[in-house]
Amino acid sequence: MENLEQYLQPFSVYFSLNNGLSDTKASIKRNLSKMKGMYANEHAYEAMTVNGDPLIYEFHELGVPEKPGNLAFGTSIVYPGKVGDEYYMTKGHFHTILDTAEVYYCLGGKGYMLMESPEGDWAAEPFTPGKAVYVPGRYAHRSINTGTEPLITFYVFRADAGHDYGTIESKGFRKIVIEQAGEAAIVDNPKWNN
Ligand SMILES: O=P(O)(O)OC[C@H]1O[C@H](O)[C@H](O)[C@@H](O)[C@@H]1O
Ligand SMILES: [Fe+2]
Repeated sequence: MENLEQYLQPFSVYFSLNNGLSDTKASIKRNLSKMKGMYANEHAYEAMTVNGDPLIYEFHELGVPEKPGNLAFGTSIVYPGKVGDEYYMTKGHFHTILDTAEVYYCLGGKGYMLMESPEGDWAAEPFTPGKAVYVPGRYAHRSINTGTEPLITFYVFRADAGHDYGTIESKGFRKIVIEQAGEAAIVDNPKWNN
């Protein structure tokens, strides 16, 4: 699917229901080293990097041209694990065109879609297989795997929405999701500052 012209024609893509992966195009991979400063427990982060660079998540982006009438879609796979007590998660982002929404449909695993608006409204919608989560425009969003299997979601958003990572990289989300007494708990992010 290298020829962009092809995206102007009807087409179909295979995504595995077992592992979320597609053989159409290589996935984009984010290992732990790509997430410096994003986990609350920096000692745990540094200790983990000494032993290697685990794959935290990967996702398929097809390269549909970034035009307002187009839709970008693909799968995202967040692997199970924790940095300290904090579950593996995506970096998370606002859309550059802030008021553009996104839909995620959970194909496997369990976790949360953590969302927050610039005004400080936030929500954590649970992901379980079969659940579709609507991320409204204006909300930053991050997928978090609280289970023991890969968290697999299928996403669709306006192709020209863009990714704005800056705010999340510098401030984080107001909330983090950690394991507490064997359960997932949504707590205040100790590193968050306004
Ligand atoms: O961009 P991140 O926060 O690292 O998340 C990784 C990816 O997750 C989902 O699949 C989104 O729909 C993608 O647009 C996003 O790039
Ligand atoms: Fe997004």
